[in-house]
Amino acid sequence: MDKVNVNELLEAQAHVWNHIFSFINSMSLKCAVDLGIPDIIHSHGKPMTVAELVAALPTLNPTKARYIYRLMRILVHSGFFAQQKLSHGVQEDGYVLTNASRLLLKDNPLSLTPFLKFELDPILTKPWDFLGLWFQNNDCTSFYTAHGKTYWDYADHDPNLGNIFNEGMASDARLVSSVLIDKCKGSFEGLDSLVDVGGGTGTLAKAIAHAFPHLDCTVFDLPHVVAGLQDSCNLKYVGGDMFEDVPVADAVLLKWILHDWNDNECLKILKRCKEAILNQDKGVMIKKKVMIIDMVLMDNEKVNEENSKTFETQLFMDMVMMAVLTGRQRREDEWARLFCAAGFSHYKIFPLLGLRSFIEVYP
Ligand SMILES: C[S@@+](CC[C@H](N)C(=O)[O-])C[C@H]1O[C@@H](n2cnc3c(N)ncnc32)[C@H](O)[C@@H]1O
Ligand SMILES: COc1ccc(-c2oc3cc(O)cc(O)c3c(=O)c2O)cc1
Repeated sequence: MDKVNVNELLEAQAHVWNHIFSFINSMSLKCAVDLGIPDIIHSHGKPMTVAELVAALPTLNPTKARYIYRLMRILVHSGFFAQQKLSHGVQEDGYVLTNASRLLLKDNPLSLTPFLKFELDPILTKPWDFLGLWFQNNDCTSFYTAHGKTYWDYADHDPNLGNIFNEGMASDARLVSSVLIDKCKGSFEGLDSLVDVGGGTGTLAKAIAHAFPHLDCTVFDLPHVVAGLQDSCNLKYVGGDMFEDVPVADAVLLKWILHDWNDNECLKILKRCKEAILNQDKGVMIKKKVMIIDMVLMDNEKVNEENSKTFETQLFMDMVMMAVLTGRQRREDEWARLFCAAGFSHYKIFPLLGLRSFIEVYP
């Protein structure tokens, strides 16, 4: 074998090895979060030596103290911690947080820890073991093959899973709400009522209701999700099934809903939403609409070195939607086909924030 071929072979081997082992990145991160490492380093307030970290880990078995630096080494490599000199003239390094691990702190309102705990819980990792089998059977999702019930039925009967999921969603809603209210203020003008379909525990609707006190906001979700949640001035909770009926309003909001469902299911939801806005008898003064916050999948040919990481995240999420739910991520042409099939006349897409787009769809 000539030299070029050997190099190519080694590169290909490294590529395969790294993919075989890439779950170790996720699981090492989960381990650090389970041990509370990001919060401990944060509370320390200055670079923390490995000895200080070991001493501060409340549940660490002493026989495992000598392994902590190895866990930290891979997490430094993957960008979750960095090492800094303790002080001028001192040789030893201490661990500090990075922007990524700051997003895992318990008290960060935008914390991704609930989402991490949810996705890496054995209930959510088991379906990946069954993906090959799912391709060979007739089940709706690999989650079903693994657990014998759909994700929504499972969450209905496992309040703990439902709670971590809702916490993860609420954290994303906190991030989105300020940007949405600031950048898309005009979209809410002229509306008297709005229903957030699949609005979870109401984080986004609460922020909208607060920013637009004249707007009557309804959070509509499955009965067990909204059970016991308290209405306030211009915000109320309604339990129900969006495939059956959606409360009437001038506008319907769908945030991270349609990517959970296949095209037929989305058509049913969109038709119920169209009925809800058309049944609101308001004359022609206001622009009735469905407002969607979801992902618009990049076209393959637009992927370049700069955006390839974002494209990879989109593909990961598309795979989650396939394995856990019946949904998918959609390119613009796929969204357009769906809106047209549901009887809408036109739409506008506004890039909102990172992976999220804001889409207005008009009857
Ligand atoms: C991915 S979450 C999105 C939550 C929220 N919109 C957000 O972005 O934070 C999907 C939501 O749809 C709700 N849902 C699922 N099936 C539903 C149904 N048939 N009718 C109403 N809501 C439903 C779930 O309970 C969940 O709160
Ligand atoms: C920020 O982008 C996202 C928002 C929501 C979701 C998401 O993820 C999951 C993951 C699951 O394992 C099960 C689920 O039901 C969902 C969702 O419903 C959902 O919207 C992903 C990325």
